[in-house]
Amino acid sequence: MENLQALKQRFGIIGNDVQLNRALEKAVRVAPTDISVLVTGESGVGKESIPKIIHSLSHRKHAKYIAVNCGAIPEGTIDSELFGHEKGSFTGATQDRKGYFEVADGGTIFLDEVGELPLTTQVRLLRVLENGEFIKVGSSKPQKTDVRIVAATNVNMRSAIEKERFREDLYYRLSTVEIHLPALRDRNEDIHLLFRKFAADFAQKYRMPSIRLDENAINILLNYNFPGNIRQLKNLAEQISVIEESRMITGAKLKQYLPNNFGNLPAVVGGKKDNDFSSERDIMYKILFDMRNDINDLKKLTLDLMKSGNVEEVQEENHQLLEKIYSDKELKEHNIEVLNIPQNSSPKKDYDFIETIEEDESLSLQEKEVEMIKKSLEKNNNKRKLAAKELGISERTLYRKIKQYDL
Ligand SMILES: Nc1ncnc2c1ncn2[C@@H]1O[C@H](COP(=O)(O)OP(=O)(O)OP(=O)(O)O)[C@@H](O)[C@H]1O
Repeated sequence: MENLQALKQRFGIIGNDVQLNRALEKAVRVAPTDISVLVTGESGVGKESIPKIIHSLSHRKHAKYIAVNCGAIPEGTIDSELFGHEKGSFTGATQDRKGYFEVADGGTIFLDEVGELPLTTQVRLLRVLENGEFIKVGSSKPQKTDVRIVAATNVNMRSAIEKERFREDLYYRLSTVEIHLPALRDRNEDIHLLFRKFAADFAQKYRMPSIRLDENAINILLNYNFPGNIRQLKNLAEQISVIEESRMITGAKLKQYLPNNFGNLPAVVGGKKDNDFSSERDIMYKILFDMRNDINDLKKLTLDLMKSGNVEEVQEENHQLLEKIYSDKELKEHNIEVLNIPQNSSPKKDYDFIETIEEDESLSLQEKEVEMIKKSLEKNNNKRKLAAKELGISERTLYRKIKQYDL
């Protein structure tokens, strides 16, 4: 078995928690087999690293590894994405297309958020698991494929089965081996370690000294329950690294970044005397921060326009950005109609989600959007449904954005 420490280093996994180690050991043990694995754990606990480990340590490592975010694919196109389609099988199917199960033949498919799969797709998936067969949309000819499936979920599959949203037979097929990743609040001794690692990474990324927590702040951090788990902790480290001028973070300062205290941008949250020099400096930071965000937003729009040359398409795809950057009046003055296209009505964006998954986590160009989403999630106790409603977007779009921005 590969040394655990070396494995963690190779896959950028931080932590010494017993449950984490057990999960990693399990992944290493099942990797050489073709057994289906179900990775469970709350959102943001690091489930994505498990299928990568399994694939890399298996005989399939030289074949394709495809990560599919089942929750982000419009229902109308999911079968075609996974299993392919034949020319003419539906409007817009202008040519034959291979699905991921064909492309990944010999390799591994990671089905993230498998609980989100529509029931009809679950039937097709069951068939692949049972006899390695699938049928392209619009075809009647079964095809063979040899794909190992690793799935992940952060929903309670038992209750999904009870509510008849998930097939029990498929659940048993998928979960031959279950690997559970603990919530961050249950890995108390890893919290500060992770924070220090993220702080060091962001210091390097933003070319500034690393932030440090004083004793009081460490205590607050350890006693916080992190509903968003490691993803939330990472965000916290990034926000503080970028916004705070002082590199020594006190408990009071840290509290301003934790959801219950979430109001405006943390650096200018009320409750402090606004007439001292440091608060003026804070405000200057916020203004600079906002300006940088605006510039990044504009850069994105300009780049999109240069790349596509299709104004209408860019408007459609960036409607939220346009609404954010320009006031209603400005949009009207320039006769710009902001179209809010629902996700599942746009067949031409079939591949967006997969690009999102495989994209490097580069510095987001849409930090303002990220900020709005984060605030809304925090305000709504991480309930995506409520946050989506508040933001005026579909749950699927919100889900896609959470993944895209790694929130
Ligand atoms: N042990 C760890 N060490 C360092 N970074 C980690 C660790 N676990 C998770 N992360 C980071 O936390 C973020 C969230 O991880 P990941 O996307 O794997 O979570 P998830 O469990 O798949 O969440 P979801 O269910 O919402 O998809 C990523 O940026 C990942 O790199």
